[in-house]
Amino acid sequence: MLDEVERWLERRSWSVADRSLDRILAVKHATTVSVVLPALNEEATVGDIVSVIRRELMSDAVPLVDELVVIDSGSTDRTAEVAAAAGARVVARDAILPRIPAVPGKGEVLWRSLFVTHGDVVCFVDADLRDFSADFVSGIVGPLLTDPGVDFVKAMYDRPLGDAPGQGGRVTELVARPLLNLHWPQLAGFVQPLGGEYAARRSLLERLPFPVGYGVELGLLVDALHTVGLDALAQVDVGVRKHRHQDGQALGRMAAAIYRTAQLRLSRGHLVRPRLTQFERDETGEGRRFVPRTYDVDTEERPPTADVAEYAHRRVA
Ligand SMILES: O=c1ccn([C@@H]2O[C@H](COP(=O)(O)OP(=O)(O)O)[C@@H](O)[C@H]2O)c(=O)[nH]1
Ligand SMILES: O=C(O)[C@@H](COP(=O)(O)O)O[C@H]1O[C@H](CO)[C@@H](O)[C@H](O)[C@H]1O
Repeated sequence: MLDEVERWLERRSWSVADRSLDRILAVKHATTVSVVLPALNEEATVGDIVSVIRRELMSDAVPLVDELVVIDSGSTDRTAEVAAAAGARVVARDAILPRIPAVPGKGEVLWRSLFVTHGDVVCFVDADLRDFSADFVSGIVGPLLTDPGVDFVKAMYDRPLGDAPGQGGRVTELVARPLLNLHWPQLAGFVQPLGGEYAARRSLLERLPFPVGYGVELGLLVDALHTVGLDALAQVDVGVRKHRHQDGQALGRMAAAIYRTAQLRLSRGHLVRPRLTQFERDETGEGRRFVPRTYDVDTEERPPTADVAEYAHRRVA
């Protein structure tokens, strides 16, 4: 593991117990928090999750969450009714930004959620979780309220596969973790890089592309690294995560989407942040300090002229 990651684990890897609700609320002030649940046919679990968040984090005593939104991804069961009855605002995916027709996929839903929420902090929680604890939300939102230098926080947890301890997160262990360790070793410290519970500043999320399918977690994590740097990323241990498991064929399709998302970023090279900061000494100030100047690095490229229709008809001077 890189020394940088060793240090990161010392500085940016916490437990939910490290920040009491009182401490988090004491520094929340005017910062607003939105919780988003992407939901496709989750009638069996979405209601309990919404109820727990409403009861424990949206009360007069603990006003941590300002808005709780379930984005219905085209469910054919009673997801929308159950979520609304439990106290969530429910928005149909296809009602958001209809100018751009929606495509199937989790990332599509998360991307659209940004258009119908308003929190300075946005917290994503899967809607298929069982034995859900409010710690999942307070744990990952907490650092974003107490640590101004943190912009993106992932939950980490044990992931049983049914009764088999630690056997969950199959695509994480077989695809995502190897990919990240080989190509983005700075992210090797993330225990659950694909976990569906994560929170981030809206000011970061609105600058990132969202892969429309299951590549969204890997894409956001890699792009967050390149946009704000490792020290602005963090993770919080919130215990054990139990959720509905898809079959191997479905996870194969998920793996393909995740690999594609990685390959797309690798094909761009590692340059995602076209900025250049130079320094010049400020001779005017008494401290004669160095002043940073940051410039955009143009990354646009024109296509080969042979590919431009007009090229074939050019006039030879
Ligand atoms: O097209 C989709 C796919 C998934 N989801 C939701 O995204 C979350 C995570 O999806 P899933 O449980 O299928 O992923 P897994 O946890 O099995 O990897 C769940 O709340 C799904 O209902 C969604 O809203 N739209
Ligand atoms: O981590 C994983 O390997 C997959 C599958 O988990 P399981 O093997 O069913 O426990 O689950 C995650 O991956 C998806 C893709 O990033 C996320 O969207 C899910 O929220 C997350 O549960």
